[in-house]
Amino acid sequence: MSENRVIMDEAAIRRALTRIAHEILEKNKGIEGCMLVGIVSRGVHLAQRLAERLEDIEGVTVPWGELDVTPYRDDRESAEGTAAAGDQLKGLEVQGKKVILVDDVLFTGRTIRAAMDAIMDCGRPESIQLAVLADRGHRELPIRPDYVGKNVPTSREEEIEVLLQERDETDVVRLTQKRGN
Ligand SMILES: O=P(O)(O)OC[C@H]1O[C@H](OP(=O)(O)OP(=O)(O)O)[C@H](O)[C@@H]1O
Ligand SMILES: O=c1cc[nH]c(=O)[nH]1
Repeated sequence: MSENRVIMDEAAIRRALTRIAHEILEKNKGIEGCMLVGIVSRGVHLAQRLAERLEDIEGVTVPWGELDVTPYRDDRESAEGTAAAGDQLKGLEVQGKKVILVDDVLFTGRTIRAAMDAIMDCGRPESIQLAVLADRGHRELPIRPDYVGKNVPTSREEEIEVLLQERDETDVVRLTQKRGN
């Protein structure tokens, strides 16, 4: 019944990112000392979009970078070929900064746990915050997002699929049945 249900269309994604940008500004009383870090893969595009929105609103450039957390995962098979976190951030300084992690989907929380480890490897941020486009529940770790595009109640047999213009030539968040179910 829930096969391929559209959860967010292009307009909903756009509005959610605009709202999250305002929430970031409100929580941090501006953007001073903040940086965005998008998790590979689609979190990177969301971080870039958020940085652009923040810049439109505040008129200042917001530093942002990207992070592939593969070497820090607890379920990794091989991290071969993935650069150390510090190299991936290309000189972006996390020491003393408010680091805002950005990802498309929050599920078990294991990706974000790995991302926090990667950030801590690069320095001691003032804080780490988390922005996600969709939170589908089923956490296995004590991790909660600070900014959420949409909370989506799901069963374990379902999957959230996020498609973004930059990679997929369309903007949509869909709820699908896991293959094999
Ligand atoms: O909370 P978790 O259980 O860790 O799940 C969430 C992660 O899963 C997906 O990434 P995936 O590993 O599928 O890679 P992708 O972003 O390249 O699709 C998604 O983009 C999140 O990063
Ligand atoms: O449903 C899910 C779970 C993890 N990651 C996704 O992108 N979707």
